[in-house]
Amino acid sequence: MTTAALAEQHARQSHPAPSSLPEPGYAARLAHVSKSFGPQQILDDIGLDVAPGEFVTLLGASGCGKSTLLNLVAGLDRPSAGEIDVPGGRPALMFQEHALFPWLTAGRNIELALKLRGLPKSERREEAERLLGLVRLRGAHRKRVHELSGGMRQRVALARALAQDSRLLLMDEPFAALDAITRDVLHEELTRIWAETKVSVLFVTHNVREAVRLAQRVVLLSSRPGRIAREWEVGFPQPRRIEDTDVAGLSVEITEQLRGEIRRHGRHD
Ligand SMILES: Nc1ncnc2c1ncn2[C@@H]1O[C@H](COP(=O)(O)OP(=O)(O)OP(=O)(O)O)[C@@H](O)[C@H]1O
Repeated sequence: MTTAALAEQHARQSHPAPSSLPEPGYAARLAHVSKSFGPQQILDDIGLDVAPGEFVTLLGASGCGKSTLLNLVAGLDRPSAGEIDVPGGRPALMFQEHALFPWLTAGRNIELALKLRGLPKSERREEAERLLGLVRLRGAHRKRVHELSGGMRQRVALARALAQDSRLLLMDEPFAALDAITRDVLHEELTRIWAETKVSVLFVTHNVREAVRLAQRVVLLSSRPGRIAREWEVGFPQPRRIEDTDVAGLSVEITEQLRGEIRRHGRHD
């Protein structure tokens, strides 16, 4: 299935049943989650809460199971053991590939997500314009995907994810394919949008500086199997810059730990 089709299927399934139960104190909870593919154990005994409105980055070496973990939280796959609870219903998803439908305009891509959410037709255009404004693309409603730069496509993809109105946003290396300057700008935008919308974010990356630049909490996964190796609370005020001294200092510390994990994993092979 293409990423676009996967995103659509996911959006179709993403509407929580209304509930009168009291809100739990987390946007996502993973308890003793393990995942194997055949004989290969990828994730082992993961315990993680994402608090409502929290921004968590999940960091780890290539192949350690970050995307696997995100897919489990998204409900695209099931854990081999353990429990995952996402009380606000299916989360919104954003990938490295924009997953926009190329035959639709930017605005129509967003309106489709609004339609799948159940928003009446009469309200979709205005809401799509509002979301385009939120990602600073006001006026791009009629643009086709091929007319947009990589950074603009990711802005539209972000607007489309926000159109689902989910309480949890899952992001899998959404800026990895962008040049450093565009990425920097999108970091700023994402930080602003997160503060404005109060959405909870679980953001996967293998870029340590990006993890520290964005997050309130950085969670480091070990490799083979992926376990939570360590966590850091990042207390520096936002907006941060990737070149800030405190961001750089903590990044050095985390990189050291990540290198240790990679060395340890190498010895086990
Ligand atoms: N559906 C699948 N079937 C079999 N193996 C899989 C499947 N999905 C992932 N894997 C394996 O699980 C391991 C973890 O993959 P995953 O994509 O989660 O890692 P990652 O940390 O996101 O890597 P990267 O940073 O390179 O994207 C890899 O060895 C991968 O080959």
